[in-house]
Amino acid sequence: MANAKSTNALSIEGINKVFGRPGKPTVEALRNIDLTIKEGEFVSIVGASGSGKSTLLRIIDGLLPATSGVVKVSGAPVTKPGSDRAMVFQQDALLPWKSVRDNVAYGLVIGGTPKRDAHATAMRFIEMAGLKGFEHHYPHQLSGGMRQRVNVARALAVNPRILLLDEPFAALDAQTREIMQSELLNIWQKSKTTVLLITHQIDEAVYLSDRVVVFSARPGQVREEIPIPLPRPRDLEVKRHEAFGALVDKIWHLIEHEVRSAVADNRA
Ligand SMILES: Nc1ncnc2c1ncn2[C@@H]1O[C@H](COP(=O)(O)OP(=O)(O)OP(=O)(O)O)[C@@H](O)[C@H]1O
Repeated sequence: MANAKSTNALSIEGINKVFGRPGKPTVEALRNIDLTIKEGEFVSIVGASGSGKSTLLRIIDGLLPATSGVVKVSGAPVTKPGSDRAMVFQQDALLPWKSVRDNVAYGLVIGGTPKRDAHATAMRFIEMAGLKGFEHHYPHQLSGGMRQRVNVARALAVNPRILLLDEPFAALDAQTREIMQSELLNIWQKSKTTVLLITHQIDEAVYLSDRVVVFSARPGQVREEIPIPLPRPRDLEVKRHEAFGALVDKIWHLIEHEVRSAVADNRA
């Protein structure tokens, strides 16, 4: 029997995805994706627009079936969404009529946790996300960055095995995004959750990750996996180090050609 410690948190085995639409040509979005993520690891995927990154995340979350291949969470095949995975999107998905505390507690309450316990857990994650004092505020009273912090706290409160982040900071201004990156690292270090992040920002991927997976242009394939050996804990200062710049350059050179052709395709 496999030792629980040696089981990967996430294992993506031979995933292919072809979209078929009646009367239209099929779109091959993903080809033969093999990827494993260890318990507690932080991995990012970067790649040109349209290379299938969001499609892969939706397959992992169980929102979309793969054409072939299998996704396993802690060794168990994924067939539908489940509480072992939590997803955070670019746009926050908060309920506007509920307070910060009730938004963070929501997943627990609908999962059957008694309200008192759910609120206590929510408060722990609100504090972890640096939102203490805002628990009784409503989403419209918060900045975009704070709403995304609530979103991350809400995703973590249900204690998922894997946190899936689909460009969570893309809608934020550059300065807020940087602050959010360092806050996400703090939260991750405390929660020890396994994270898979999709981003267009190479510096974001390098700053946050243990490993960056570079996708080819469509159909998305794993072009290369780049380990990020920068020491932890990392503060934003690390972005000014030579080793950081060298990693960003290396990844950019791997995808430059594909990003340029994706831009040209979109213009055509
Ligand atoms: N439901 C669908 N039906 C048909 N084609 C789809 C569908 N969803 C995605 N696609 C196509 O699959 C390809 C991959 O899309 P996807 O959104 O996964 O790429 P992405 O790498 O996340 O792009 P971006 O970085 O721009 O968000 C694209 O060509 C897209 O048009």
